[in-house]
Amino acid sequence: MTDDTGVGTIRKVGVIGAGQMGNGIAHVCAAAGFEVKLNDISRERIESGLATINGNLARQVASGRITEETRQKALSLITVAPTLADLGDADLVIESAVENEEVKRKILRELCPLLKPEAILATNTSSISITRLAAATDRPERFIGIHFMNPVPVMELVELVRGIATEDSTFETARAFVERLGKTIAVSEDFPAFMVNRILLPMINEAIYTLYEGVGSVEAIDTAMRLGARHPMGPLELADFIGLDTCLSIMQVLYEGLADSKYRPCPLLVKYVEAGWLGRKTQRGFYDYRGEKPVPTR
Ligand SMILES: CC(=O)CC(=O)SCCNC(=O)CCNC(=O)[C@H](O)C(C)(C)COP(=O)(O)OP(=O)(O)OC[C@H]1O[C@@H](n2cnc3c(N)ncnc32)[C@H](O)[C@@H]1OP(=O)(O)O
Ligand SMILES: NC(=O)C1=CN([C@@H]2O[C@H](COP(=O)(O)OP(=O)(O)OC[C@H]3O[C@@H](n4cnc5c(N)ncnc54)[C@H](OP(=O)(O)O)[C@@H]3O)[C@@H](O)[C@H]2O)C=CC1
Repeated sequence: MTDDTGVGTIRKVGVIGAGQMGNGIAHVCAAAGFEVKLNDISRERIESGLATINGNLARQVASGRITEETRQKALSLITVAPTLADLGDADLVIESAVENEEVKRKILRELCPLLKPEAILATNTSSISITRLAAATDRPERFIGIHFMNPVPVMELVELVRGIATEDSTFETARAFVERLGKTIAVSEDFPAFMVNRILLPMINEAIYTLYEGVGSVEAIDTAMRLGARHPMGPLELADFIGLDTCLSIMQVLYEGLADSKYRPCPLLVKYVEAGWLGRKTQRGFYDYRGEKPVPTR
């Protein structure tokens, strides 16, 4: 893809992690005409991500947002990349594996020697320091936070976060790339959880404290915020949607990074994660999704 919009150097995009965010990122990149290579720790995970992309592209066709031709073209642009070495010819790699700093650092360390020297590396982390992750790479000047929102094909916003060493040219290429995806950019400084999650996650954590202290039931809290504050989803429903493991990781980054007790993760959130009740992705969280309709678990 060559043009004068600044994104001309990017044709091939590698995506690491085929979970809910990784498959959404692959979806929007392919729909915008980029070649995409999708990686995860197992072929099954990648296949499952591809099946989700297929379903989400089909619903966009059904609602008239894209044409059948765009759907087919997008699908043909996505290939399976079972190993990190398969991402070696990518111009941009977006890491979107689990929200765990050790896992991300390990991926970045292993990936760097396999990449072209000029390739740009980005992370979709929700909260972890871009500067710290950049330090695990051989290219802090070509490292940047490109933080998509969930569900990626629907949400308009992307936060762009520079690390201390990120070069202007990296930032400008990332900006042009995100604009090519049709998203709106909000630029955030590199502080714990950036802007959206700095504001959103304490609200979700407070909703969990509200449940923990018996102020209201799961249904009452969600109804209160849906109808009382016009949020599209109640905070507990949204927590299940994001993933309770991800919510807990973000709260821990805020708590440790800002050293303020107001960010203390609610013990009930910790308990749900310890139980493996991670929300929609495991079919159980503040709601049980195994039946026809979600049923509150408290
Ligand atoms: C944790 C982080 O690091 C940052 C974050 O992302 S925080 C989370 C941010 N996200 C939110 O806050 C989401 C809040 N929820 C919402 O906005 C809405 O509930 C929602 C967009 C998810 C669903 O909207 P809804 O009106 O209840 O449902 P629905 O009518 O089924 O969907 C609306 C549209 O989105 C599409 N859609 C919904 N989920 C989708 C998905 N996963 N993939 C693709 N398309 C999807 C639907 O097809 C539908 O499209 P059309 O308008 O073209 O028909
Ligand atoms: N959920 C959300 O609403 C949002 C999340 N984010 C961020 O996006 C990232 C991904 O989150 P999300 O998609 O929700 O998480 P998911 O749990 O849905 O997906 C993460 C995927 O990464 C895989 N994975 C784990 N380790 C590796 C590895 N070493 N190499 C390759 N893949 C690996 C996981 O496999 P397995 O399951 O087998 O471990 C899983 O398939 C996180 O950094 C998160 O903070 C950003 C915006 C919103």
